[in-house]
Amino acid sequence: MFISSPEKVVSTTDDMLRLRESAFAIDMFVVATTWVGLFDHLVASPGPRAAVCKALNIHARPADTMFTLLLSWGLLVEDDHGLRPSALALDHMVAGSANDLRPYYASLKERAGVQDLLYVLQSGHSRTWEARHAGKSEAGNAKEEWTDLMRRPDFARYYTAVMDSRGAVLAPDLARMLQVPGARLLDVAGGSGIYSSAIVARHADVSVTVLERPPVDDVARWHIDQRGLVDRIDVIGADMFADPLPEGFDTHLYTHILHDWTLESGAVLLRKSYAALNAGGQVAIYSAHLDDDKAGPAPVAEYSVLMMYLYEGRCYSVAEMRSLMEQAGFVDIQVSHGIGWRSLITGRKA
Ligand SMILES: C[S@@+](CC[C@H](N)C(=O)[O-])C[C@H]1O[C@@H](n2cnc3c(N)ncnc32)[C@H](O)[C@@H]1O
Repeated sequence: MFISSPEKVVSTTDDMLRLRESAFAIDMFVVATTWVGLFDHLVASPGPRAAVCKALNIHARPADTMFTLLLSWGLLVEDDHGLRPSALALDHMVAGSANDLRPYYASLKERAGVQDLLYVLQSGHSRTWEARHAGKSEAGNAKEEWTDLMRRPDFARYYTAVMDSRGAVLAPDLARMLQVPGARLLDVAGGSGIYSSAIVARHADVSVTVLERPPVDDVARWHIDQRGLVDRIDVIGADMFADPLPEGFDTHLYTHILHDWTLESGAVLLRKSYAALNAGGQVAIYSAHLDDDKAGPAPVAEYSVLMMYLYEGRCYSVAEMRSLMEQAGFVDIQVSHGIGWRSLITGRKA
């Protein structure tokens, strides 16, 4: 399943990213086949996503990632009548299957990760990062959300270094794809400034500013200093939701941001960007995006389960992003595809 090369199971940088980003996918499959009984339900009652959620008492956001995952793996089929099991799923995963593998999977249903995903699927809550870092994991019971944890300098440093490690691999590819109109770029919630660093390395005339919520702004300054780029990259400490976005920029870049939050929060950010950008400026969204039909690609579908589990969001499709950008007023939407199943979606302020 995770093999992209016939010679070696893991042979490319993309494979190395995928191994980490697919970490929750198999557990989601076990949840679907055991606790939820998805395939058995769909044999009796094929139907649209919303109806299946209602019948099975599962929450739309996590369920969406489950359906997308199983579509991308070829175990579900979706058409005008809704969802139904594929021929392979019928052969192995429903009562009366010729080659019933359900008991084999059921032996994994008590695993902690499987139970956690079941909780998320039924409640719609994310598990954030709190279980390991705050030691409190019951929703609504003094749970510390990821955004709260990020207020702690120690967690902020730890988390920003995690994202910086991924960014060091991806940022040159983003800088390659990004056209930069005008002189000033704002890297909204830019983490360590790793993407800004790659952009100034490639675009000598561009002045770049990272906006980060304290205390991560100080963490970004530290990383930028380590890279010897304090003369090229400014840092502003601000809350992108609570504060107005600064004016005077020609590009607003969002790398791995909108997928952390709901579509509604994404719409808020894009409206704020549209209002603050210079005339003729652009918004640039860089993330792992699903195909318009939300049936793949499989690596993004797998990653979406992880995003859904740890954050309020999930991976969105290009069509979902295009619609959000157009609603905010952006035109001339363009999509470029990069390494690591990432894509860059840009839109111009009319
Ligand atoms: C998933 S990380 C992405 C960081 C970086 N853009 C990247 O691609 O690696 C999300 C970032 O959003 C920042 N963030 C969270 N809430 C924020 C807010 N309200 N205002 C500004 N930044 C925020 C966090 O500090 C964190 O660095």
